[in-house]
Amino acid sequence: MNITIIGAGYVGLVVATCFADVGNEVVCHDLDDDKIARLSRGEVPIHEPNLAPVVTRNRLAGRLRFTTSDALAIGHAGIIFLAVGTPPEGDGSADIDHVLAAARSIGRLMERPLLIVNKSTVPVGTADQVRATVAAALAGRGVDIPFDVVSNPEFLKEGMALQDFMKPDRIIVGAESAHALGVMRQLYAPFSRNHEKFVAMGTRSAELTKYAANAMLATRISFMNELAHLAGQLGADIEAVRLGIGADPRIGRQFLSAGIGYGGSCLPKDVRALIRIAARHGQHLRILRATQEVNDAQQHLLFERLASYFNGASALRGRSIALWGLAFKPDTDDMRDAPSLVLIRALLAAGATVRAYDPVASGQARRLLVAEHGEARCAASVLFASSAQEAVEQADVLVLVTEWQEFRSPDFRYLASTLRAKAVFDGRNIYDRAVLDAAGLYYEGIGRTDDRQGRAAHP
Ligand SMILES: NC(=O)C1=CN([C@@H]2O[C@H](COP(=O)(O)OP(=O)(O)OC[C@H]3O[C@@H](n4cnc5c(N)ncnc54)[C@H](O)[C@@H]3O)[C@@H](O)[C@H]2O)C=CC1
Ligand SMILES: O=C(O)[C@H]1O[C@H](OP(=O)(O)OP(=O)(O)OC[C@H]2O[C@@H](n3ccc(=O)[nH]c3=O)[C@H](O)[C@@H]2O)[C@H](O)[C@@H](O)[C@@H]1O
Repeated sequence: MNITIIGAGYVGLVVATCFADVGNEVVCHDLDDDKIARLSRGEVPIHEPNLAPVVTRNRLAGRLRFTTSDALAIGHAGIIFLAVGTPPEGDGSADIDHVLAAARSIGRLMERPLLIVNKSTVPVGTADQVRATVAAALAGRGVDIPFDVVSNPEFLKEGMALQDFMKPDRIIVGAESAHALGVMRQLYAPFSRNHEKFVAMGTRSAELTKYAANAMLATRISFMNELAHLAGQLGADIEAVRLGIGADPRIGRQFLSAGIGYGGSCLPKDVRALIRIAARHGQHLRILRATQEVNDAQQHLLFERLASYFNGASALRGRSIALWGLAFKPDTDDMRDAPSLVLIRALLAAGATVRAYDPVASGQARRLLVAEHGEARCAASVLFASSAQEAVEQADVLVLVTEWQEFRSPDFRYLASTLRAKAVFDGRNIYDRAVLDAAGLYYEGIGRTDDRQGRAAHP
């Protein structure tokens, strides 16, 4: 089939690549000249494991093309996916301007019947708005070309995007016509044997399903983070509790890890957007508000722990804090809503300096911090180290922020000999207190046994 994807970001590029890889003729369109130029000459502008070779394979086979031309993109296909950003507005509502702008372009330029598939995460009712926008543009031209609008939210995770798309748990398709459903079934057949993953529903249900899924994931994390505080105080270990409850298939093992709060471009934004959607309909989503409140507090936890360790935030002035990991999770360079930024901002405000290392996200982090604090302040306060080892040299303590694989088994004796205060704060519970004790390191995790009882202030 001929497919166009509008938006070549974390979702659009993966969707375009995977559809091309099963034999479709795909054009991927973006407004960003630089992004399209890089993609066209064979560079992949994001860090996503295993993506680059599949992009290359399909680009060289001629099945995957990149363009900034609306006319080429819209003229190419009978099926057009919208995979543009839906960032939060000031009050947390999802901004659908990019979605509607793309819909207007389609209405202005389409010359034949089309299936318009919305993959962006959008408020309930957006499919209707897309339909009205395209219809208005067609009416403005005085033409009447049939088209359908389908809602097909995406559930891939960054860092696992290719695998998630190629082997999905479910394919949610909201459609109001049997014809549209039939085309979508055919399109997704390579990813779903006997269509067993295919779940058909109305467009509004599909739109709400996307928010419900992310809201549920966020709620599980906040539940565990809140319980972690209690576990730490009671002398229990949240890691044991996680294993204990995760063994119950009704609960399941995934998304139960306590940590420094959920971040990224979607969970925080989608929780806020769903709260706003409900508020506009007079509903106060109590559970989701609590989820968000717990998460906001959790993102400040490591700073509070550091302040308490050094006997007060004011004692952080002049301290050097090493951070391992900046991205909101491993295997991505995405820094959107990364909890590391909350910690760095607080440390800089307290007068500490930061020595940070991330295997791939340092460039993105530097851009964001320079934009916030200015080049000079950033250069004076944040060192972007080129290795994990360089980050800990001359640092007082180490904070593990993102659980990249390369941080899992460091030389603890080296850390003990290098860190001036000989302390490790583990924001992801990947280390074993006994091992660090034996190496002569002070350890704090999140909700681990003795996090409270054993807590010491820096001598
Ligand atoms: N990042 C993720 O893991 C997931 C994101 N989503 C949702 O998918 C949507 C896209 O997210 P990302 O790919 O992360 O965003 P992104 O910001 O990485 O990419 C969006 C792209 O759309 C382009 N764009 C904006 N307006 C355009 C227009 N009118 N025409 C052509 N291109 C245009 C931008 O230049 C950008 O390259 C969002 O609604 C998001 O909530 C859903 C599932 C997973
Ligand atoms: O809508 C989206 O964009 C996507 O949002 C999330 O995917 P993603 O943001 O890539 O990352 P996750 O793996 O969900 O992690 C989100 C955050 O939660 C944190 N997390 C995750 C799991 C856990 O047990 N504990 C925990 O703190 C991670 O560290 C990270 O900061 C969802 O998992 C995807 O299904 C969804 O498609």
